Amino acid sequence: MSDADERNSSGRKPLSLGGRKSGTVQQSFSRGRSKAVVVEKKRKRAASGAGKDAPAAKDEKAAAPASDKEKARAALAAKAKQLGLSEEELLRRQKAIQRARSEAAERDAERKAEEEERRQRAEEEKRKLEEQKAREEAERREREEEEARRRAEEEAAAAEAAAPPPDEDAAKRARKPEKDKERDQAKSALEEMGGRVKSKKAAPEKPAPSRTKDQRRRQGKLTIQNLVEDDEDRQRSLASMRRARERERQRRAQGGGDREKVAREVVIPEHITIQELANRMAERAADVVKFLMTQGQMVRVNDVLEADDAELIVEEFGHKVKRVSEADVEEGLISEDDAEETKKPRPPVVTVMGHVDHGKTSLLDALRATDVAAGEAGGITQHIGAYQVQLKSGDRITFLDTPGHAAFSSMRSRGAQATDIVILVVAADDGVMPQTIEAINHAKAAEVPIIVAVNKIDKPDSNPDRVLQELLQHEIIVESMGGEVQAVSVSATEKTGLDELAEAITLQAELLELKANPDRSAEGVIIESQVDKGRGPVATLLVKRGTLKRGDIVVAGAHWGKVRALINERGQQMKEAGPALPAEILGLDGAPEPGELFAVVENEGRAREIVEYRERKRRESAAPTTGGASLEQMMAKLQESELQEMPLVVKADVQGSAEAIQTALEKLGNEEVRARVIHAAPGGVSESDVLLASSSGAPIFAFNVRANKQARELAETEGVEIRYYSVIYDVIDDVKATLEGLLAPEKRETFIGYAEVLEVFSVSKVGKVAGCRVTDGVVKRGCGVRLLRDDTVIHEGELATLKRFKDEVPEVRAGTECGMAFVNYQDIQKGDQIECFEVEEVERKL
Ligand SMILES: Nc1nc2c(ncn2[C@@H]2O[C@H](COP(=O)(O)OP(=O)(O)OP(=O)(O)O)[C@@H](O)[C@H]2O)c(=O)[nH]1
Repeated sequence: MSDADERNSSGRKPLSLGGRKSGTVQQSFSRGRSKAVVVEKKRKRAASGAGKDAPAAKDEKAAAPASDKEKARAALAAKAKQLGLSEEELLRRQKAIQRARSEAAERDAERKAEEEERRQRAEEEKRKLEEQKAREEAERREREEEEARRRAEEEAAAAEAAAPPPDEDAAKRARKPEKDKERDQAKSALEEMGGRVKSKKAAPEKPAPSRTKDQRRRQGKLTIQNLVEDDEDRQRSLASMRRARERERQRRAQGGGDREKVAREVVIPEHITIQELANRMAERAADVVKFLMTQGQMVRVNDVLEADDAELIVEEFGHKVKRVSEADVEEGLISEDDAEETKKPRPPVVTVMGHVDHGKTSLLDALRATDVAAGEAGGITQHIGAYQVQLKSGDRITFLDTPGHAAFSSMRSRGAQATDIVILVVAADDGVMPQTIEAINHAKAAEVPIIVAVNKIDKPDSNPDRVLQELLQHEIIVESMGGEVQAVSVSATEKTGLDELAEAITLQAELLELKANPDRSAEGVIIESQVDKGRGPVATLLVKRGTLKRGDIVVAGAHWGKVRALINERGQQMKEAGPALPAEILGLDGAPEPGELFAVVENEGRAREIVEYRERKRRESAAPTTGGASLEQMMAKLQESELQEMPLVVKADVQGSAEAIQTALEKLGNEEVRARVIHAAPGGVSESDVLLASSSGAPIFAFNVRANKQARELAETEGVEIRYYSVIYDVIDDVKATLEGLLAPEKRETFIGYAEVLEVFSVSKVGKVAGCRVTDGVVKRGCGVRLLRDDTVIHEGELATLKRFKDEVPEVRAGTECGMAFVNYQDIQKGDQIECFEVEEVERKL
């Protein structure tokens, strides 16, 4: 019992529970002890798994179907117990194992199917490959046969042509490393032609098929050999292409009929970049660079060439050269005057000038019927403006609102005379003042007609007549005083006399017959310009002829741009602006100087060309472009143009000295030359004076006054000479000397001797030589001569040779014989008289 208990405690008890299927074995031990051991037969079955047990279970089922289920469960329970698992767990595991097994079986089947498929595919490919190989092999063989046949035919033909016995040739050829087949072909051909061919060496059949077999084997593979062979073919064709290209290039380089066909006329300015030159020749810039390199010049495409170098290159490339001066880019920019029939009447352009506070702005405002002055600080005009006013009559007048006279002259000094009529505003209560005179002089220098507007006549202390009287002193003779200048009394504040003034303007305009061609590209002048923060460069311009349209490409001074917008003085957009119509334009690349001319060009390229040229010019010479106004320049100009008036600007410390100098200077001169004082006034030299002087090409004579800094700087840039004096006589002497310098020097003739022609000889290379005797005075080499025959002058010229015996001598005195020959004159006769004289140039005095 104790053992049984032990067993129970050791967990073996369950084995005894299934007693029905187990047997008990009695075991005998030593010393009489025995033990009964339960032998569990089922255990084995349970361990072998459910599947294996199934037939047994079936048997059992068949035998005892009722107990089958029970048995299975019991077995399961036993098994579960054995594994230490619950029945359900065991069941689940068994199921999982079963599932895993079936999945493994499935995978196995799939793998097998795939393998089978792959094998089939490989076989298929192999078959195809073999087929292809066979095909290629067949083609190759065909080609080879063809080739061999061709060669054989060629060789046969050659053999026939050559006398040596054909068999020898054939043998030689046979030794050449040619393909056996080919050789065979050749031989058979020779045989056919009766040649002897050694049968021993005839066509060993074996190597060929073996090689083809070998090749066939290799052909399918991508071997290096294959690649190299393929590449060789390709390289050969590339090389031949390259050779062909090279040949073509050489043919071109050698130049032939083709080159002539593309020879171009290449326009060469003074400077040109290599790129641009190449473009103009329609050649590659690289070729030009290469050419220059062969000439030892290391250059880049953007380098600039001189015209001479460019010319050489153009010729070298076989083109024709057309040299143009750089200045040619400007050609046609500002064109000549238009044909009279194309012109149509245009409104006058009027500038209002006058002394400070005499009412210029007020008058302009009154004429515009607007109120700009009220908005302006102190009522002083702050800017140059330009606008057009339509009068009640329908006539239009364009007003230039310039801040003083400087702008007027500055425009003129740039060659842009925009103003047709000057309105000289004189305050009736103030009379003619220094700036009034200045204005008169500016207008006169510009040769612009003046209309006097006597302003402020509403003022109680106004005296218009006094104004007119004062004007007389400045050669402004109004109509009421028998002159031609119109004068109108106005009041800008009361708005009286405005119609009369407008009428006077239109009348003057009619007299001037102002016309312009509106149907052409626009040209004109810049009135003012500025760089606006928001809008960029803004320029006010006045169209002088043509019509400016939006989108036009404009060049103005050193700037250019496409007109983005055209705006009138009221800020309204315009589509176009015709003659005498001012407009504000947007789109320029900078702010051009007031007074610069503008013109519309055909394209951006032209615009750039001009602007670049101007910029270059400006850099090259800091010297003024206006021609300058120094005494020297003026003299040169006067001598050139035979202009015999010397313009002057005089500034003096007081009115008295200014007048004195003016009178003294104007008294100088004679019928040939004279000084013309265009402006004489008291006060320092101002910018306005400099501009006036510059526009008239006159030097400034400053008496006891100095130029301010701005005026000095302006004079420097404009090239105006300012001479400073403190003694009136020095001024007069200088001007006198200048005028005397302008006078043509007097030629004085002095007779120095006479000679008589005794004999005339003909000397080779010299011509006729007169053998003479000097009868009177002296004859000098190179002196002037007159040939007198019967007391009549038949020739006047120069002595070419003067000889004593065989020697050239400087002079021959009276009573001596000598040989004389004339310059370019041969008709000398015996008995002629020769009058000798010297010419002396004597400077003339005033
Ligand atoms: N009584 C009267 N005063 C006038 C008349 N015209 C102008 N004024 C006054 O004169 C002063 C100067 O006028 P402006 O029109 O500014 O003179 P301005 O010539 O343009 O002056 P600047 O721009 O400084 O050269 C202003 O106070 C005007 O009111 C006029 O016809 N009668």
